[in-house]
This record gives sequence, structure tokens and C-alpha cells, in this order.
Amino acid sequence: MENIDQQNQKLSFKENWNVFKFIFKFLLPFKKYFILAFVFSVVTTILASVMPFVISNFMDSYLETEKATDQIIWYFAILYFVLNIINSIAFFFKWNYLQNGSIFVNQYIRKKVYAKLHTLGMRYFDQKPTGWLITRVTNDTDLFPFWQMLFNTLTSIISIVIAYTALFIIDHQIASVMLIFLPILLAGVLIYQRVSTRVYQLMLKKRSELNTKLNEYISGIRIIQQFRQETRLGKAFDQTNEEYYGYRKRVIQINGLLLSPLVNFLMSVSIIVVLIMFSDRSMHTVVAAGLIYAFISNVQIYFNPISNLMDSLSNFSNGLVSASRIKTIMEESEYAPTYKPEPEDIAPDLAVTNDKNGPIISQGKIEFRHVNFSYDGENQVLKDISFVVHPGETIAFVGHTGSGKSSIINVFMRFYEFYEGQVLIDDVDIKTYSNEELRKKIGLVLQDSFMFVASVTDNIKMMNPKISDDAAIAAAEFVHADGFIRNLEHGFDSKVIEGGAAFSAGERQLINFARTMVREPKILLLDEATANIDTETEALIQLGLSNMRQGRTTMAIAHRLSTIKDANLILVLEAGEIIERGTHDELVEMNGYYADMYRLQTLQKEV
Ligand SMILES: Nc1ncnc2c1ncn2[C@@H]1O[C@H](COP(=O)(O)OP(=O)(O)OP(=O)(O)O)[C@@H](O)[C@H]1O
Repeated sequence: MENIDQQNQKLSFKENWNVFKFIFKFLLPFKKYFILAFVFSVVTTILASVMPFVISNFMDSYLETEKATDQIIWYFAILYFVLNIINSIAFFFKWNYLQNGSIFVNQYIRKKVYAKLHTLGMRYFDQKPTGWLITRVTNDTDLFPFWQMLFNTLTSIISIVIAYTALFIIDHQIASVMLIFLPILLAGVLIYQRVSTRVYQLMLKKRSELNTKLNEYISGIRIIQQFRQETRLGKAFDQTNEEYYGYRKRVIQINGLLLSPLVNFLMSVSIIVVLIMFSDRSMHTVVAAGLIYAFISNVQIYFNPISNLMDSLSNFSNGLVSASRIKTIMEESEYAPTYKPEPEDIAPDLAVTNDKNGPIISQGKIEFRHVNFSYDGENQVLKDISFVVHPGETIAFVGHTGSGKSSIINVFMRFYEFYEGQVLIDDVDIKTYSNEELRKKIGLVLQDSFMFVASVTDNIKMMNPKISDDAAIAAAEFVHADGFIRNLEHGFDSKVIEGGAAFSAGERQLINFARTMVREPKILLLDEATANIDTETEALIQLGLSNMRQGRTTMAIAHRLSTIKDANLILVLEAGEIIERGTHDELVEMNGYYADMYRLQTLQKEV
């Protein structure tokens, strides 16, 4: 994880520019909001610069000359009041458009990143800690301050130009002196940016680490408690938390030291310079007090945006760091299938029809041709796997734990990309099928399935509105899950609590069967449950399974050999290689590894 974060810490100017262009594209669909906010912002800036002139005019033309009648006082009071009201209204609209625009862009980015994650293969998720991913989708997509900063930069430049024009109109000589402060301020801005960005990035890295640790601790809480790891992990968590706090404190210190004090100091110096220059001028000529007031007001308007800009400058660099991480995720393609089979790879002898997404699976014939596979590119997990399963037949994989049984399923489901060998369905390369078609036609039944917080029916339908409640109930009946469901207090409408904790492993398995069958898959992949299931539920499961297998091509991982005696082909795996193949009777006759396993299991059963 450290490497992942470090990658983004030192970006060259060109890389930053690319990141900026990338993230800016997300803003375009919402540009209307930002343009309107900009228009209202210009209105408020012009009004803020003009209002001191109203006061200065009143002071110089009426107060000093003692000509201020009631009528004139009212006139100026109302004018000032109206300008203030207009200013407030313009400010409200500017604020509103800017906030809404930023919220919409963030939401849009989050939606896109979330959708992208769904297209990435399992290998990606193996390598990225969940907490890291959560930080990316939640914190990194929260670019609110970044958009504000961009907007502030633009409006600040306009403010500086307008305020400077006002200064120039009042007194171009003194206004010219004000220009000296600009490079000094810019130098301050650059120094601040350098110092703050580094510390800010370290702080962000710690926050990401904190999230990762928290996620690990919560997901592994059972093991942690069982092995009494609370104190050790608590200490590790405290340490990261302490480091995070340390960086946070440094950020606050840097901001406190460099931000407003520097700008305020320079503003005070400039006001003193202005006063000295006006006093000097008053030696030779009359200087109107209102003019000095208008000048000083505009000096403040001239400095304020710079102060704001510095304030949010760190947001800019942080936003770019976050944006670069989003860019990395959005441009991730390594795990997405890129392989396009050569025409000669495909030798269809089954009639295959196509729809708009590509070929569709109609028969369910499966073939593996010399497939090699590795998760990490180093350790070969599957070696030269070849077999054929004809439509409606069952193939079973047996072997010790870690022999590669689940990996065959992983490759077949395209959870992981493989690069050597070929897998075909209905004689068509699996890589030509759309993922949608594969997910639709292949029903995967894992040992333990995830249950959502929803009703039993919705868990069977998996919230798919196209599936009717009746179909869900029919599927439950088909796999014999209806008996126990109807015995629940609210039957099919009973609420499932998180993870399905209120159901036994066998009951969850039965719901899972129904969930698979309601989609009417052509191919079934079964990972036989190893959990202890009571004999009654076990009998239901076996009944459900045999119903499910009728007329479907089935690939089953079997732990108890008694359940796959009738399979058309059994493959015995050892360290990723097929060491024996045949039907149950053939393998027993062969008197090899399978026969040993079978004898052992029969003996255990008898004992
Ligand atoms: N996501 C992964 N990343 C890296 N290696 C993996 C991954 N999943 C499995 N492996 C490794 O691949 C090898 C084969 O594992 P696989 O899960 O296919 O075995 P299996 O026969 O299904 O075992 P079991 O019966 O315990 O489920 C093992 O050495 C395992 O450590």
C-alpha cells in the first residue's frame, strides 16, 4: 500500500497537468453551475469595490463641506443599503451555484469510480487492501475543496484586477507602489505551498493507513479476539493514529504561521505606506479623507483574495493527489480482458447464435485446452489442464486443499485473466463471450454465500426487478428450500439479518441454490460445502442438487466422493496437475490416488 501511495507523491509538472486535464473533464457536464457562480461572483466583487466610493463621495462632497441635508443623508443611506442587499443576493447565488456544482461533480466522480471498480478483475482486489479502496472511493472522490480552490483562483484574479483598477482610478502613483507587494506575496504563496503540500500528503497517507487498519480489524474481529490480539493490534492502531494526529497538528501549525499572518502583515505595511504617501501629499495639497477611505478599502479588497487563495492552496495540491489516484483507478486496464482470439482459435462445430453483445451460450459444452494459470505471474497454480464436458454432463474435481480446484472455477468464471491455453464454451473461445452473457448463463454456487439485509424473496431475486416473486418461490420449491422458508415467522417475507447470521450454513446453501436456479443457468459450477450440516438439511441439499443438475452441464468441486459417484468424468488434481481421470468405477479400478481417498472416506463413514 505504501508503494501505491508513494507513486502519487512526486508528480512532475507535466503529470500534474495531465491529472488536472483528466479531472477537469468531470466538471464539464456541470459547467452551467460554475459559470453562473462566476457571474455572480464578479457582481459581488464589483459591488464591493464600488461601495467604498459611495461612502467617500458622501464624506468628501457633503460631510466635509457641511452640505449634508436630511434628504442627502437618506439618499446615501438608501443607496448604500440597496447596494448591500444586491451584494448579499449575488453572494447567495454565487455560493449556492458553487456548492451545488461541486457536490454534483463529486457525486458524478464517485459514481464513475464505483462503476469502474466493478469492471476490475479479482486480481486487482487481491492486491489492494479494502480500506485503501474505501479511502479512494470515499475520501479521494471528495474533491469539494479542490473545485472551490479552482473557482477561488479565478475569482481572486478578477478581484485583484478590479480592486487594482479602483486603486489606479483613485491615485495611480500610490497604486503603482502597491504592485511591489504582489511579488512578495507570490513568493510567500510558493513557500507555503511547498511546505504545506509535503506535510499534507504525509497526513493523507496516514489517514489511508488508518482506514486500512480499521477495516482489517473490523473484518477480522473474531480471529483477533479468539487469539487475544486486541492489545497488540490496539497498540499498532494507536501508533498510526498518533502519527496521523502529529501530521494534522503540523498542518495546523504551518497554516497558523504562514497563512493569514503573512498576508495581514504585508497588508498592514502597505496601509502604512499608503498613509505615509497621502500624508506626504497633504503637505502640498488638500487630500480628501473619503478618498483615503476608498483607497484603503480597496487595498483590503486587493489583499483579501490572496489570503483566501493561500488558505485553499493546499486544497489544490491535495486535490491533485486525490485526482491522480482516481485517474490511476479509472485508467486501470491490466486486469480487464484485452485478449481477442485469432479467428483460427475458433472452430465451431456447434451452431452458435449471436446477439448484440456477441455469441450466446445455448448448449453448455465446456472445453479446457492446455490451460496454465498463475495468480501472481510466478507460481504456476494450474498446469496443462485439458478436458471436455458435453452438454448436460457432470465433471467433478477432487484433490487436496490447495491443489487448484477453485482456481479452475476462477479461470472459468473469468474472475482472473489467464494467458496460456484456451477455454471454450460451445466450441467458442470464452474470451469472445461478453461478461454479461457468462454471468447470466453460468450459475455459481459457492460454499458460503453472501446474504443481503432484505427479505428472503429479495435475496433469491438478488433485487432484480425483472424476476417475479412467483419465480423466486418456484425456484425455492425446485431446490426444496421452500419447506424451511415457509416455517419462518414471515415465510418468504422474513427479513434476513446481516450476512444471514440467523440461518444455518445448510439453510443459507438452500437459499443460494434457489438464487442460482431462478436465473435458469445453462452451466452450473458447484463448490461443495464442507461445513457440518445436519442430516436432514443434507438430504434436502442432495435432493436440490440433483434437481439442479438435470439437463445442465455441471462442474463440481467435491470434498465427499460419495456425492460425485455418478459424475461423467472425475479429475484428480495434485499441485495444479491432473494426475488421474475417469469415471468413479474406472478410478476405483485404477487403484491409485482416487481409490485410496475413496477407501479412506468409506472407512471413516463406517467408523
Ligand atoms: N487469490 C489468490 N492469489 C494468489 N494465490 C492464490 C489465490 N487463491 C489461491 N491461491 C493459491 O493457488 C493454489 C491453488 O488454490 P485453490 O484455491 O485453487 O485450491 P483448492 O484445491 O480449491 O483448495 P481448497 O480445497 O482448500 O479450496 C494454492 O496454492 C493457493 O495458495
